[in-house]
Amino acid sequence: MSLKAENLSVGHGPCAVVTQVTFELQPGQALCLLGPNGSGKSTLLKTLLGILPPLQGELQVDGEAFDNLRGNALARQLAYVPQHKDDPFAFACEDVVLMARSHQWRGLGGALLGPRMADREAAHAALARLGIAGLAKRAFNQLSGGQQQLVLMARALCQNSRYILLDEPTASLDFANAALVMNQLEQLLVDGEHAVLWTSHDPQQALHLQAQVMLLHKGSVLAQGAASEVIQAHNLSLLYNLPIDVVQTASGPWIRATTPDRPGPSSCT
Ligand SMILES: Nc1ncnc2c1ncn2[C@@H]1O[C@H](COP(=O)(O)OP(=O)(O)OP(=O)(O)O)[C@@H](O)[C@H]1O
Repeated sequence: MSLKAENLSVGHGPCAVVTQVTFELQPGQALCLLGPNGSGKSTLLKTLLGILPPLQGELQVDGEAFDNLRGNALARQLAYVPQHKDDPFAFACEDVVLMARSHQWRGLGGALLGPRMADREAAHAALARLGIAGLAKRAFNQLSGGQQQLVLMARALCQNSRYILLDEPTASLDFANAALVMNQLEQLLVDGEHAVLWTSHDPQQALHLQAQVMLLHKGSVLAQGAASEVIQAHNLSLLYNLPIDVVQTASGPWIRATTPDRPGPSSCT
């Protein structure tokens, strides 16, 4: 079982944004996509979700070619936490989360069945896991960006797909909620039944989850491998075009940008 990409090129229209992407992600594993703004992280993620067509290469989910998996079959395998969800309708958060399970509501002959009690319980359990049970009845489109991000995370948990793909899942979250989301991802990995692939601007997250890392830089993969090996001063400095140190501390590596010495304030005498 794996989510597998081989020699994948991704982009918009005919224009390739990233080329030659190859990886294999198995349940229990995590892969973090890092790269500067505009390096193609979201474009790659959307291609892995079937939202954008690949320009070249092969994509497989559990040995099945991606082209054979559409709609419900894909939803059974892949859950998606987008950065934003523009919703013109005032759906209650519990319904936004519940809809994650709609791929399971087909009966004999493809007839659409409604949600069962177990689905409603799963939706409420997912909201509770994210500490937002109190938002269940609130209109999703009236929440703050961070609250919406937590609801979308709950939706992915409720979907219970094997592969969970997240686009900057902590971008709008406060410190405590960012830690909560990272902790949920860690728990998904521990059960060995889920794999997590996420984009981030925080290399420390990849170290924390002991993830695999892919560094996207100028249209290709700059480096790839275990976070402990790839997240090094040389690679990060190249990636972000900035002098960066990775300092070993008692509690693990600490990443910091080293700014050149600045002249002190001039005296006004
Ligand atoms: N719908 C689109 N049509 C054409 N080009 C696009 C589209 N969306 C993104 N791009 C371009 O594709 C490139 C990669 O964008 P992408 O959003 O994948 O980067 P990213 O690494 O996720 O950036 P960020 O860290 O800022 O979210 C950028 O040059 C961007 O301008």
